[in-house]
Amino acid sequence: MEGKAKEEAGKGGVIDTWLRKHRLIYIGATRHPFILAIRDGTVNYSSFKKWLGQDYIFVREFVAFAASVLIKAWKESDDSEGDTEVILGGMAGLHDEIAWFKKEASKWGVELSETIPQKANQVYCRFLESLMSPEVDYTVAITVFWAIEAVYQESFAHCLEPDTNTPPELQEVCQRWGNDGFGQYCHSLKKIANRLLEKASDDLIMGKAGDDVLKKAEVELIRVLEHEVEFWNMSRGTA
Ligand SMILES: Cc1ncc(CO)c(N)n1
Repeated sequence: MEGKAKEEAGKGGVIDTWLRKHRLIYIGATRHPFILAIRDGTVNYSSFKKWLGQDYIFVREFVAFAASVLIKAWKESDDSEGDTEVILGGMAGLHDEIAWFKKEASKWGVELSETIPQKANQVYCRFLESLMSPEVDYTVAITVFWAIEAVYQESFAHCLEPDTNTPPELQEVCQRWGNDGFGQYCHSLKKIANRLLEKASDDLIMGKAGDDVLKKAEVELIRVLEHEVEFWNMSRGTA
């Protein structure tokens, strides 16, 4: 595949190199037993309802994180690439998502106002808050942003493949993140992140880099995957 075609497909970039290098934790985050249980129709509904309540809390936090990435994109001199429009599109999606959570929660009898954030959720939200700081480089923030969205896209798209036994009442949940439009949005985020990671890599080689943005982006990407695994574990926990 030629360079340009590879770039368009989101292949051959820094991120795909990292996903190969860290494939075990990536598989752990995107093929979690909770997701596999939805896919084979054996998911325990109390686990699902726990996930629903906890994810609503997470998404409220994620809105603030998305806003912090938007500000970083706006400050970035060459926004000629239209990064802010992609991020703004994602925020519009989060607006719909919150309305969807409220509707879905009432369908399942989950009282969102009484839902308490569990430990793994608190820890993940604190991690997000740490990355909202202006000191955190835009390249690191957008890589984290992509990873968070991509884990859900990969996970729920897996439940929509042919020959799955995803229960009809869970199809809508899987469609929410597993649909092609969301997949395209994740691809746009990945292209932005790869563009900036390539630039950070060039800066490092040219000795122009201050702190090692590339290494920090890789470390934070792995942390996202670890938090996602803990988040899925929490939904299955009896705690
Ligand atoms: C925990 C978690 N990760 C990622 C997403 C995708 O936005 C979400 N809704 N919740």
